[in-house]
Amino acid sequence: MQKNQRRVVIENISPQLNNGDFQIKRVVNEIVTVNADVLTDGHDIIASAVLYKHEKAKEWSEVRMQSRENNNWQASFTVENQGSYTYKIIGWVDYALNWQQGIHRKIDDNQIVHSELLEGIDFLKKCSRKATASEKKYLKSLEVVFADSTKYDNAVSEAISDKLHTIFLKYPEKKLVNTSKELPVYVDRIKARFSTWYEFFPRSASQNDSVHGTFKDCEKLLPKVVEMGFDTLYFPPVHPIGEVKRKGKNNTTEAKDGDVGSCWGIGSKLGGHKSIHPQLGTVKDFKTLIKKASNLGIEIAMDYALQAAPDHPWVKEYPSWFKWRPDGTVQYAENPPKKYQDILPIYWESEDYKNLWDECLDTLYYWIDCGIKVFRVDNPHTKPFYFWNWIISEVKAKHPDTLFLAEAFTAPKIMQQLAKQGYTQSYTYFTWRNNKHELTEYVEELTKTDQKEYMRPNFWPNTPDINPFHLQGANESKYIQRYVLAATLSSNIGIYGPVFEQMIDEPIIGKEEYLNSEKFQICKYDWFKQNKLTSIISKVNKIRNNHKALQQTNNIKFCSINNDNLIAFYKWDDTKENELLIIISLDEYHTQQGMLKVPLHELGIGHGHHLKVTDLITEITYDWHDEWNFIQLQTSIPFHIFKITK
Ligand SMILES: O=P(O)(O)O[C@H]1O[C@H](CO)[C@@H](O[C@H]2O[C@H](CO)[C@@H](O)[C@H](O)[C@H]2O)[C@H](O)[C@H]1O
Repeated sequence: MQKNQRRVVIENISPQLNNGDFQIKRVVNEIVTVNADVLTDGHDIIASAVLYKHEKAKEWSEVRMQSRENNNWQASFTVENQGSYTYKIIGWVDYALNWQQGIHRKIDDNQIVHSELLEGIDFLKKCSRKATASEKKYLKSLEVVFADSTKYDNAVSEAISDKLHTIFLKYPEKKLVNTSKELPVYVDRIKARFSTWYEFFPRSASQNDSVHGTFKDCEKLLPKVVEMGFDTLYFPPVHPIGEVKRKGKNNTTEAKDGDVGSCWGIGSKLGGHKSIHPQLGTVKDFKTLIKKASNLGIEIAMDYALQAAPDHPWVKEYPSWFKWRPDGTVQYAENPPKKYQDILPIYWESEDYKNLWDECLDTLYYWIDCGIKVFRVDNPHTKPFYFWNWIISEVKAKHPDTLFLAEAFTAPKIMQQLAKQGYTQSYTYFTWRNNKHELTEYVEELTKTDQKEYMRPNFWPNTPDINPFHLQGANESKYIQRYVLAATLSSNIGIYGPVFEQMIDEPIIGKEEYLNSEKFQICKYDWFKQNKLTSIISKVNKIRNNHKALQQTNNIKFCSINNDNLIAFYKWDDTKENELLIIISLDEYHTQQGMLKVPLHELGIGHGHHLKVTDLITEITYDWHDEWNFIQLQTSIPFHIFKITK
């Protein structure tokens, strides 16, 4: 250790990830609240500040930290622009404040402080150099007073005045400053935090029987998606589908004539990742669809699946991107226990990895140039973390609006690692969390641990891969519950739309998979059929769009309710102008009742305060005078989203 005169220690800084190796995440205009232990030897007064800077700013901005209990300090700053920020903490001994405190104590003890006043002149002079004209005038006058023993009484009262204290605080002399490590923050656009996804397969978009859907058919479905309040329309891959080893209906390994194959089996003689499946239309049609969707406030999210059908052009052009076995074949891809016999995995250890990575990046740029800003990334956990870190940062540097959703249903730490490496949003285990204990524990984990700094959950009640057991054979009430749970617990949500809203749930017996899955065939839907579920989904989405409390995930507090079939939580927005109480029944067969404890402390009110709560679906208002209030939910509308009026 070198000889070093620093006095102030700065440690236990939060938020930070892996000692600053990864960026914490925010969206535009969110706050970063920084905490740290800042301390020194002896009894000197110390001060500290957070310095922060956007990547394009030349100067650091500074916000002073406030001392809290036990040597802990805190300050907050707002991140106003998209992109990368850096922050660090500085700490120093504040000798001017020390002087003022010292003289104050002596004066209180009736000691004579002539000498101390003379010492103070030095601090006045230092402050003068930075002060405004009027402050300078004041400080100069104090110099005279402090030096003149005939003005002793006046000098004493000025020395301990609040006015001087404020000036000392404003112009600290930062001597022997200690500086912490720099820590990174990434700031996304708002959509990273609040998005409502609808998934369908464009090839099923035709309203005619057994006809392959096209992008033009998709255009006709846009009004439905808008009217239901969705803002992101996610399409499974839209590229040519391999003919070699193509899968047949119900995941059979041999396609029959006319079988359309799995759209994740990307690539054929008709093109690869930068081509469009000709039966869907052309790139021009796709661009038109993207534009029309955008005009209606919908962003099209594309699937990014790095794998290749055996007849993908990459296989011939870049054989070294695949791992060839001695028998001249490549082992098909897997996500154990699932087998993907129709696709070849990329060989990430290829010696030609630089070209491979560049092509992957170029593919993203290609679609971004076509107007795509959101990617759902297939199985990212089967590709190297460092690849993701590289490609996401490359894209974001040029196109900061781009968002990436990680489709990794795997071990928690792997999912967390992908989020740390740069994924904007992550699919979650919500799909399987069903009872009150599981839901509460999971949401607490996501929102109250350091995961809240980097992992933005996206809650999906179903996906084409997951037909959860609890939805198989379930009634309408259960579907409503699952949608409302997702839509109120998480600000990012999605559904595999037509299947969910029409409650199509026939499983492969004993498995959480759909029978006759659309992954392997075209399905026919009555796209414009309305039912109670579509009506509730639309209403709930409207509530989400109109209530800021539902546009972020981490602002949640579970409330006591004395019935395990009822889950209740309080949500608020940053200004606390929008406060909601949500109660959802977890029983789809019986009416449930319970007593709900109002979170008085969080609401900032005392016992006996009169509250009005208005159900945003039924528009019925209830007057609550007590801390505990009676709740009853029927299966017909198994939830309340109450807006609170205090
Ligand atoms: O592996 P996951 O369960 O996360 O699922 C995702 O990736 C799969 C591979 O891309 C994909 O699986 C589908 O496509 C495969 C390739 O064509 C095919 O072999 C599988 O049978 C089919 O389910 C899955 O849909 C995707 O969400």
